[in-house]
Amino acid sequence: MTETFSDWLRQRSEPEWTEVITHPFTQALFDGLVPIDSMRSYLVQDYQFVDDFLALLGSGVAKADRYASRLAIAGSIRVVTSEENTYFQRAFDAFGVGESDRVSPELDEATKAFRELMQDTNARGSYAEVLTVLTVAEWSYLEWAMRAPSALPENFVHAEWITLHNSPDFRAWVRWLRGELDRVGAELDERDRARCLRLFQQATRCELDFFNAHWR
Ligand SMILES: Cc1ncc(CO)c(N)n1
Repeated sequence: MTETFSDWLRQRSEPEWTEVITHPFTQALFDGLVPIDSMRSYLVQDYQFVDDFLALLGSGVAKADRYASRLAIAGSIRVVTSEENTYFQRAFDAFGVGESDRVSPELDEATKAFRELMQDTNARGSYAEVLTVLTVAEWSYLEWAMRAPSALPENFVHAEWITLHNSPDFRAWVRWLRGELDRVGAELDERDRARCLRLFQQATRCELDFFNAHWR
């Protein structure tokens, strides 16, 4: 088989996958034209996404079948809890986001759906299923961010949201995630592969709904 498991999953998640990575929200972000209110609500909701995403990374550390894999995932936890977290704090300071919206904002339907998917996968998913959800989130973000022009928008809130997701380190992390999903996926039987496909499609749909919720 020349087609990898991750390619197989993605190809069966069209047209939504391409709609995510070419979403008009991302084009407006490149142009610095996402209205402040949209960017603010997007980031407030995304910070809640990141909470469960971090928990899912922890689930990956716990469920991985080898030490090298735990180390790789722990490296990503380091980024989410340092550079990415301080980005959110600086953006919230710039937008004047108060404590309650940082800690427990009212959740959009799209945020709730995504959090439920991650919580279920955390509680009941296999290592392959955890990798599937992590891969959709990270790979789709890499793919839209790689489409950015070299001239970044002036506002750091826009510019750094792009560079957080297309840096060489982030590229290497996504390459590792896909390779890991390909490795683990090669051992799965047909039924378990089908479960991963369903999850990949659901997570892709969640990504699309998440952008749509902030783009009217
Ligand atoms: C909704 C969403 N998907 C993916 C990422 C990247 O992890 C993010 N920050 N937010």
